[in-house]
Amino acid sequence: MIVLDNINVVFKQKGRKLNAVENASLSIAKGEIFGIVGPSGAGKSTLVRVINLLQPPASGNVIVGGQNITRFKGAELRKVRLRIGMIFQHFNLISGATVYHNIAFALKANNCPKEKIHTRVTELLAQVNLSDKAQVYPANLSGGQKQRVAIARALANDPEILLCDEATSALDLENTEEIIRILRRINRENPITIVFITHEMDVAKKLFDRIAVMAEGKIVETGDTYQVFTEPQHPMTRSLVERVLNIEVPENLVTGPDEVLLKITYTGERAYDPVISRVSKDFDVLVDILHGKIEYIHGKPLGILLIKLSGTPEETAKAKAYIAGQVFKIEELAAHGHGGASR
Ligand SMILES: Nc1ncnc2c1ncn2[C@@H]1O[C@H](COP(=O)(O)OP(=O)(O)OP(=O)(O)O)[C@@H](O)[C@H]1O
Repeated sequence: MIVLDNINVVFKQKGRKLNAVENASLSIAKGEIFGIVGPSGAGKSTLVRVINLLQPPASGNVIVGGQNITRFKGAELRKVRLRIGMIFQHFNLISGATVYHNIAFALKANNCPKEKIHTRVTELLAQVNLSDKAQVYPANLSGGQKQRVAIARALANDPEILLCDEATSALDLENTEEIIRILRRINRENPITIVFITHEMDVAKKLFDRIAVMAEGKIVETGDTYQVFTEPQHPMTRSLVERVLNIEVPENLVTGPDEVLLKITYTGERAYDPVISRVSKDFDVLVDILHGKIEYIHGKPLGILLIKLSGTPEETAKAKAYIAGQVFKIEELAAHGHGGASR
């Protein structure tokens, strides 16, 4: 559906050249919810704006629906842009127009016949759960409601692609969840391709089918969401993921000389049960479960458990080796901190 082939974007800042996007290549399938994550300044917005040529690339090719649009201009470009809706962090609604007219405006701009406008606006308002707000002005809406109007407006002309630039970053948790639900439903009901950029990994783990990670203008990693979260390859990906999969070591916890603190990651919901009981039974160690949680990554459970093993160094080493063979990942942590060796 979307192919970005070796894209470069160069900006001039105070007489110096800045490579905002460097040799970026991506292939996004029809109907996919594709996420681009990375820290501020990584080049995410610039790359996503290349897709609808709001930002023309210095070199490389942009292919949308099999068509190379890189050099499109004027009427040709306007036609392509109608197939690509976009929403932004700060909504960009017309403040002097009601919710109804904000959406109707997009239809009029595309010469939608007058008699069809009312039906279509009503349909779109229902899709974003705002049927009761048609006559309200943007100033009287919450952030989440404003973003839902922006979604309805972006979908008005039935685009094949929806670009979302930090669409939930100005919203609280509840409104973010609602936007995620709406986008997932829209994507399920008609297979629109969604490209969503965010620095919020909590959004990424719930919404995206696949992820690309950007750092300093480059795409450093791509993969299925679950795979990127569970087996991050690049240091930038690891640091982004670590924030979501972090587990707090209790502040007042002190480990003695014959005690080790282990963070265990396992796939599935209850997989640790038999492992922990076997460790207590088969090895001469005491096991304390200090903390546990389950994260859902793209709907699949990933368990994280903090345990303390007490025993002689020999028995502890044997128990650790056994656990390592049974679970997805095991890391030794320091009390009052994180990190340590992983294997
Ligand atoms: N129009 C512009 N002119 C000059 N430099 C720009 C322009 N737009 C972006 N940049 C620079 O390009 C780099 C990438 O910016 P971009 O906005 O794409 O990053 P980002 O990953 O989306 O970050 P953020 O999440 O903070 O928006 C930054 O260093 C930014 O300062």
